Parts: sequence; structure tokens; C-alpha cells
Amino acid sequence: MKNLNICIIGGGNLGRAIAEGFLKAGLPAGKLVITRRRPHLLEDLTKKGVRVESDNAAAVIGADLVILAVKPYQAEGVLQGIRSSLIPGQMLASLMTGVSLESLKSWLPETVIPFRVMPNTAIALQESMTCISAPDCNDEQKEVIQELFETLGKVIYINEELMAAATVLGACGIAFALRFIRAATQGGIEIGFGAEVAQEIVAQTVKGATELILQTGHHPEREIDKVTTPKGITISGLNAMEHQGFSSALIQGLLVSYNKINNG
Ligand SMILES: NC(=O)C1=CN([C@@H]2O[C@H](COP(=O)(O)OP(=O)(O)OC[C@H]3O[C@@H](n4cnc5c(N)ncnc54)[C@H](OP(=O)(O)O)[C@@H]3O)[C@@H](O)[C@H]2O)C=CC1
Ligand SMILES: O=C(O)[C@@H]1CCC=N1
Repeated sequence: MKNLNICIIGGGNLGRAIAEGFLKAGLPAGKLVITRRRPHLLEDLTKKGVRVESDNAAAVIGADLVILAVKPYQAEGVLQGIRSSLIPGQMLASLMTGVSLESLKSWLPETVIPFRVMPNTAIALQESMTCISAPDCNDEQKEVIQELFETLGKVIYINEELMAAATVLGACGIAFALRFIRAATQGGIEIGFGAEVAQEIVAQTVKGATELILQTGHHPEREIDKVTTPKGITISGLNAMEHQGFSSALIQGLLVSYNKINNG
């Protein structure tokens, strides 16, 4: 991965998070170029030795991999701007929600291989869940891509039809999980803790719950059964949450996000 030259177009929330993740993973800063129209907002990256540009066409020259992280509605215009600077064999990863491979191919030269990547903002800490769809890449390219994104968290390959579902579950999922953390913290304050301590307790508890599932592969309910003492306080709290629609609210939220991707 240290040999790849990487160009990130669109240094916003996600583009910047990826740049930070690559630097943490040990990619030499000189191998990274990142663009946005207001490059001064990436001054901290410049200070770390990353080349920051506002000229996309200049930035893609020499890149082995171009990562496109602008808003979906900007995709066509941005690709038209770099089209004539791209050369055969370059790979292009699109992070953009709801932009199909078919659309990307129609905007790109035939010799440039597009694939879709759906990470989340935990990529800045090398803790992303990244779903990738790369049907046009050969096995060697897929291996390179997998190795690269595995330096930034977990990677799975999926069919493109599942990209919308991956976006909701993995990318939006960060916000959904954080809202749980915020709500639990607010509850913690009401029962006696200061905000900082409440947040620390909730965050470490969520991390512990996550590790119980990741390290054992158990169904969540199996681990829940170990906490719910008969006639105890946990089951009373859980049941009260379910009476208020806890699981149902989460599932409905996922569906609203999912339907919005599909219906625009
Ligand atoms: N945020 C997230 O958690 C996730 C986002 N995504 C997808 O990633 C993409 C980016 O999302 P996000 O980072 O949140 O959005 P942001 O708005 O934070 O970032 C987009 C960036 O693109 C820059 N930009 C706009 N036009 C150009 C241009 N012509 N050339 C170069 N840069 C440009 C903007 O900066 P400036 O105005 O200075 O040019 C802006 O900072 C979206 O398509 C989104 O669907 C996918 C998964 C997760
Ligand atoms: O909210 C959004 O549209 C983007 C896609 C996934 C996360 N953020």
C-alpha cells in the first residue's frame, strides 16, 4: 500500500477522514493528494506534508487510485473535469451514495476502472466497516483494494445491489449508534452522573457490548440473556423500552433512509 499514489477528490467530512486514516496507517504523506475548492480548509493536512489542491485535473496525474468523495449530485461535473487527465489502468473508487457503476462508467473513459466503496467516518481511526463492490476489477486489483482498505478497518465485498443497504447499515449506522450513546448519556445524567462521566461509562459499555458480539459471534440475545436476571431490573428496563417502540423505531429509521436512497 505504501507504493500506491492516492488522490482524494472532495476533502469534506469523509474525504478528510480517509486521508487521516491513511496517514495513521503509515501511508507516506507524499503519496497522498487531496482536493477541495477551498483548500485552505485542509491546512492541517498540508502541515502534515499532504499535497492539497483545488485543481482536480492536476491532482489526478500520477495517481494509481482516485477516490471520489464529493456530493452525489456533483459527480458528473467533477468527472467531466478530470476525464481527459485520466489514463488507462487508473482505478477510480466512488464513495458517493446512490451513484451506480453504470452512471460512473458513462462519465469515464472506457480504460478507467470504477468501483464503489462504502466506508464510514470511523475510517479516520482505522475502524471503518467498508463494503466494496468491484465487479469490473480483476482478482489482482481486488486484492490490492482489499489490502488497502483493510489498513482502515474491516472490508467485505458485496454485490452492487446491496450498496444502498450497506450505506444505511454501515455509513449512516455510525450516526444511529451515536444517537443511542447520546440518549443513554442523557439518561445517565438524570440518574446522577455528570455529563462527562456518563458519556465515558456509556461509550465504554457500548464498546464492550460490541466486542462481546465481534469476538464471540454470538447472537445479541444470547449475551442479553446473561444480563437479564429473572425479576431483575434489566428486563424491566428493556421491556419498557420495547413498549415505547425501541427496536421498531430503529428499523423504521433504517427503512426511511433506505427508501430515500432508492427514491432520491
Ligand atoms: N459523511 C459520511 O459519513 C459518508 C458520506 N458518503 C458519501 O461521501 C460523499 C461526501 O460526503 P461528505 O464528506 O459527508 O460531504 P461533504 O460535503 O463534507 O464533502 C464534500 C466535499 O467535496 C468538496 N467539493 C465540492 N465540489 C468539489 C469539486 N468540484 N472539486 C473538489 N472538491 C469539491 C467540498 O469542499 P469545497 O466546497 O471546499 O469544494 C466538500 O468538502 C457523498 O457523496 C456521500 O454520499 C459515504 C459514506 C459515508
Ligand atoms: O447522509 C448521507 O447522505 C451520507 C451517506 C451515508 C452517510 N452520510
